Amino acid sequence: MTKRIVAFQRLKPHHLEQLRTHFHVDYFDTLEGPDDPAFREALSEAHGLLGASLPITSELLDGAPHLEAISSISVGVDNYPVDELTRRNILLCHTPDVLTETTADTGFLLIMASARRAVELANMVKQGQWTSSIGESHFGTDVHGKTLGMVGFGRIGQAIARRGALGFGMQVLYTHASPKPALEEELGATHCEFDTLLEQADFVCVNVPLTAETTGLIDADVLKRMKSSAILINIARGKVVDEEALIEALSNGEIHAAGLDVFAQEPLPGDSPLTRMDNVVTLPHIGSATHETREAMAQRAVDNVIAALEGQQPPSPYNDVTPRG
Ligand SMILES: NC(=O)C1=CN([C@@H]2O[C@H](COP(=O)(O)OP(=O)(O)OC[C@H]3O[C@@H](n4cnc5c(N)ncnc54)[C@H](O)[C@@H]3O)[C@@H](O)[C@H]2O)C=CC1
Ligand SMILES: O=C(O)C(=O)CO
Repeated sequence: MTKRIVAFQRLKPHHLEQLRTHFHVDYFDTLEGPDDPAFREALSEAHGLLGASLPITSELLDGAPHLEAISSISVGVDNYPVDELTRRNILLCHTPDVLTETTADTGFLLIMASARRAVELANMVKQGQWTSSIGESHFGTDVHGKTLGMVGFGRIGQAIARRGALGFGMQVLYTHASPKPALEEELGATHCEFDTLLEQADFVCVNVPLTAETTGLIDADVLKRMKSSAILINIARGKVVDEEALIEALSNGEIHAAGLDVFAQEPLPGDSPLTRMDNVVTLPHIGSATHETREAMAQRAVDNVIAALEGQQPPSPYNDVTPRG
């Protein structure tokens, strides 16, 4: 029997061609949402589902009784009910590693852009407002030699820290995980309590997955404990930060600035105060969005679903479910 997969978004013709040598493929290039009737119809017969960031509900899974594997074109799996997938014996795969360096580049871009006010000042030039010499009111703050506090010191956090420590002579602090002696040796990084990190960091850089534990982790109290000169960077997920509290802290000078790639609601609504604040750099969730990395992510997702549905161990499984084959 030829297995069937439903694929949506982010795939190129060569990926579809590869998938079609293994499976019957229903591809939805511009899927608006999970309620599309043709998508639901295809899902009712599918063994595999491949795509990026679709909210997966119990109701959707009930309509997919043959589903064996979901292959997400993302490393973050916060939009999947992981425990429920495991209970239903559905293997979830994701795309770690291949996007680490690109996402770390974006994290560092936010550090640089927010410290040096790059977007605000570039806009000033473009709008013809560079009319007098650049004075103190336009100055930014140094990045090199400063203290970088990592909230989340996994793959991406470490890659950002490596850029900071080795490229910019920054002192790296990290919390939560058990101490990592090899990285302390390589980067001169220091393991510390969360409070110490908040008190000392010039840049607080958020790189944790969104979970029940990390939702709202950066709240009003945490923002108050940061230096008033500190800059918050969020390259993880919007809901890790209490956005209302952040807007408040940025407005009343509790913290200096923020560089954000991710938001509680995406796309960020045009009427969000964050769109109007000069001390905030807003990017449209482009952490991994380069040609090379999106290609590598799609390829990893294709390799994952092929292995999973053919009874082999996929390159990047997320939950502990044996491929059925
Ligand atoms: N902006 C973007 O485009 C992208 C965002 N991401 C986000 O970045 C997240 C991290 O990705 P990776 O570094 O590959 O994951 P990872 O699993 O390697 O690292 C996450 C780290 O956070 C730590 N952690 C978990 N809870 C914590 C807490 N309460 N306090 C401090 N540390 C905690 C974990 O122990 C782990 O070391 C993804 O889950 C995803 O949400 C990932 C890729 C692109
Ligand atoms: O992979 C992820 O988790 C992203 O946010 C986008 O690449």
